[in-house]
Amino acid sequence: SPGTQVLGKLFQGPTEEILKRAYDVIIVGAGAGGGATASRLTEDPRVRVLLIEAGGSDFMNLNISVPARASTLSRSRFDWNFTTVPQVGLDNRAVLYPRGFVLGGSTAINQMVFCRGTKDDYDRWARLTGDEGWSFEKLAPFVRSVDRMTLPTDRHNTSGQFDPSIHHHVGTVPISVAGFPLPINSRVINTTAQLPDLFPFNLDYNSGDTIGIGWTQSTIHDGRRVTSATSYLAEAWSRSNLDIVVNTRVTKVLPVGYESGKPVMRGVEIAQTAGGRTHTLKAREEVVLSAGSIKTPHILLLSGIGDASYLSSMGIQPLVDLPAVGRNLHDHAFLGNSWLVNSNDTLDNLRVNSTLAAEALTQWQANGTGPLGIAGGSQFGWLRVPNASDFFAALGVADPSAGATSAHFELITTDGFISKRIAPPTEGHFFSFITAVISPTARGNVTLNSTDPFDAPIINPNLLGTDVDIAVMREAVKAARSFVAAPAWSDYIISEFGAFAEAHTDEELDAYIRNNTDTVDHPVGTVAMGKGAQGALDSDLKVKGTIGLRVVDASAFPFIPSGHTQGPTYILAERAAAMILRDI
Ligand SMILES: Cc1cc2nc3c(=O)[nH]c(=O)nc-3n(C[C@H](O)[C@H](O)[C@H](O)COP(=O)(O)OP(=O)(O)OC[C@H]3O[C@@H](n4cnc5c(N)ncnc54)[C@H](O)[C@@H]3O)c2cc1C
Repeated sequence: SPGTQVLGKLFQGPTEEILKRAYDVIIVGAGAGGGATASRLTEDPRVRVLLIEAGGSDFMNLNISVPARASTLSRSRFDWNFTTVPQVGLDNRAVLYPRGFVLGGSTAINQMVFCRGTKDDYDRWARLTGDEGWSFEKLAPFVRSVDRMTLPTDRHNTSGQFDPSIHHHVGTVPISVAGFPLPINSRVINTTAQLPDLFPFNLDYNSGDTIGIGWTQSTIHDGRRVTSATSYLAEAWSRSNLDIVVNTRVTKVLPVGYESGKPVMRGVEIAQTAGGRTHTLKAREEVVLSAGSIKTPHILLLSGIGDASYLSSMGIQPLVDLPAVGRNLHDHAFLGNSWLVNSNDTLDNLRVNSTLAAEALTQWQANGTGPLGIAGGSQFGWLRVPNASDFFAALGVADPSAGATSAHFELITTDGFISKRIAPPTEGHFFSFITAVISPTARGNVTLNSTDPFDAPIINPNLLGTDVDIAVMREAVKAARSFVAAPAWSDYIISEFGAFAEAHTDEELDAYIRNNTDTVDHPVGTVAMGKGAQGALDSDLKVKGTIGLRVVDASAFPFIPSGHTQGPTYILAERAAAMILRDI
């Protein structure tokens, strides 16, 4: 029957108990933002919280826990299975747009890279919102609450791989550098010594300054993936003031009255199936939307909060005219570039040799060690285009990065073949660089397909949608080529592989880029904080024109951080929880 309680305060559906109980705060979505907020709020035993998750509770599934299996999670039952509209910048190709659909949200299906974000990223948020509290300096206590550096799974000596002085031992999310050595690691580090002007070594990109090449820190602990469910929610699991209900979607937020002419949005409508039975729940204090950058604006639009004339044209009665809802969608663009290498010892072996893969699984199951306990590479880098001001002036724009500590593009090493566009070859050994545009200028949107909440919205991240973004991707590919031209690679790299090998002139490069680029899966900004009409949220994350409704997820970012987005979402949620506890 629906609503069987399986474990602690975890409910498989909306039971009578849930429907009857009074909650101070109802949180929608158990991903990075929702999981962290639920955990911090329930540290105060007086605050009773209900966390509602659309996906299931199988967050300890083997494919989720084994880091090397991350790429199997897109298009699985743990994914919302969204697709974008055809992308003009990608030769009108539509691309898959994975989002986590399980306790932990996208932290349960992501690639586990952990970035805090840069000083300039947060200082730009502070300037834009007029709230110093978002500056890098003021956020420091919240950053401290998030991550905790732990020993790598193989317990190797990590000196020179991160800066211990900027890491703390109190955070909720354990992170580590890779716990399995790759033969390419020394070549990457040697390159930073051989070409220090182009590729300086950065001891720790989580210092607030990402620029340079260094060792990746990941949300992996003892070889297992760490999610918001295994970290934040695990800490809160036994608290009697937290209930979690899964397999349940919030279809709308509802007004429960009006105060000072504003709707008091403390109601939520829930359902388990399209056209199925709906229920209404009411929070005593606040509803917090943490459904992520695609579903949070979707829920708001369905609730009548958005551009009033657009909503009317869709047959939805506008409740609050807030044109910023659903706009400003932006994301990092992803391109896999591979080289054939002079080695038979790469992670490609795990893909093509089932005996080896089975042995690796046995090893991982014994103690989390071995190649399954890491993601595809152990090092990466964050770089600015050379002579940035001239480069962007020639394109007619201001530098789109937040400042000198923020990158324009990223290079991610991979010890094997990588592409989101073409199937991996059945033979050969590879080294790859993922090149990514990190401070994009293109903006897209999330709009409605229909008024059925079980229909996916229309998603347009506008990947490589401007000349600037494609020019930056071109620079990234050129930088990747310069990197492997260092002496460190002379006995290793054999040749570029596939269409990459044919792309030399800028025109050829652009064609190759447009035909092969995809998403890094970092959508943000669709219900952004900001002043005036640009912002859907005040700087305290409250939805403008409403009472009792906040957004705590990556949709609140006014600008994408020049790093991966789970860390900044946790950091935002830490501050949000402090604000909510102050206000209720
Ligand atoms: C494939 C992939 C790879 C990535 N790789 C990295 C990486 O390596 N490093 C990194 O830092 N970031 C990475 N990210 C991004 C990162 O995981 C996200 O930025 C982060 O999880 C965003 O947190 P969020 O709270 O905004 O949304 P999410 O974590 O997506 O959480 C939203 C939650 O809300 C639930 N939900 C949605 N709608 C409803 C509804 N109507 N009712 C109830 N519940 C609902 C969802 O099921 C989900 O659980 C990746 C993401 C993906 C998908």
